[in-house]
Amino acid sequence: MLRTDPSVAIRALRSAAPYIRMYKGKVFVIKASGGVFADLASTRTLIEQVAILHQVGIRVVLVHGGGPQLTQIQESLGIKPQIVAGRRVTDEKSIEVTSMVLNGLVNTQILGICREFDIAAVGVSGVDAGLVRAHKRPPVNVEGTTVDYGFVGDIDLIDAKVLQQLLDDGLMPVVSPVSADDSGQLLNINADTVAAAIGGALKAEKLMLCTGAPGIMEALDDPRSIISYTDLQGLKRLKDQGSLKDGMLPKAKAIEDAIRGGVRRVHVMSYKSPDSILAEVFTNEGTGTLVVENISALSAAEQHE
Ligand SMILES: Nc1ncnc2c1ncn2[C@@H]1O[C@H](COP(=O)(O)OP(=O)(O)O)[C@@H](O)[C@H]1O
Ligand SMILES: CC(=O)N[C@@H](CCC(=O)OP(=O)(O)O)C(=O)O
Repeated sequence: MLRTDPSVAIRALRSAAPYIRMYKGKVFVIKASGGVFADLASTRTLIEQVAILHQVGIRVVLVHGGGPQLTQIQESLGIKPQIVAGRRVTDEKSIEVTSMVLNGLVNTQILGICREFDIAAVGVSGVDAGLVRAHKRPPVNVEGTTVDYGFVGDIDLIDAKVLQQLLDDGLMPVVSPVSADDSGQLLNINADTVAAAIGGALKAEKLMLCTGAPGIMEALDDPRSIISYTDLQGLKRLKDQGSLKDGMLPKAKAIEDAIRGGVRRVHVMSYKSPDSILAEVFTNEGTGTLVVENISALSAAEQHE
């Protein structure tokens, strides 16, 4: 145990108490991108914060990515990774690699760290108990070119029963985005997309997208252009003016789907800044970008939540 000045600890607890009261029993979907798990220190920083949310009674569902790990293993197997508009073209060999890396390596590594922080966590993927029902994406037009994404899925339905049961039993689901169609064909789905759909199905209080970027930026090359607060209209404006590129495109679509699906607040934040999740939840000091449905419809009190 760390030795701290008791009055500091008591003050911190007192200031966190209203937030604990407000969020206890509520669902938070936290999505951590694969970059988090590239090194042990950032993995531990993230899981330690998740453990605190779980232990104060927030119903946490942790959804993980694993894009960088997939790229690395594809390359080591002589497969050339191909990512178009933020989504990986996934051929027959690559869908096997996807399930090995996401359901196997990344999911299990996270469960190992959860043990260290005493979280009773259970690994599931979109395939388990029909959690994510999807179909193979047909060839689509991306900026004037027809792209066949192969074994990439689009979500039809989330059957969140398995998550509800785990949460009711005090367990924390750790979800890999690998999913399947009704015939059992495995499908690769972007982890932000899966997290957003789960958030909508569970009517989550918050969806927190922990990524490498500090938040959503007006101009990617200008770190000062970070947007601290926006809504669906603002997000559309950013997309229309071409500010959103690569991985931010599926993220923006996921944010919109989550909010339209019933998630109240979506945060885009960096996993690189320590304590960012705790600061976002237990203080008024947010670090990244907060997206709501409609800023002008929020009451003054809600704006300070
Ligand atoms: N307007 C923008 N604001 C922030 N990031 C952006 C923006 N446009 C493009 N990006 C890129 O999107 C990346 C996030 O997507 P990605 O790396 O796929 O996320 P993750 O793997 O964390 O899910 C950022 O690191 C950045 O390079
Ligand atoms: C279809 C598609 O693109 N799937 C993603 C799934 C992993 C993911 O989303 O990982 P990050 O969150 O680390 O980016 C992929 O293959 O990279």
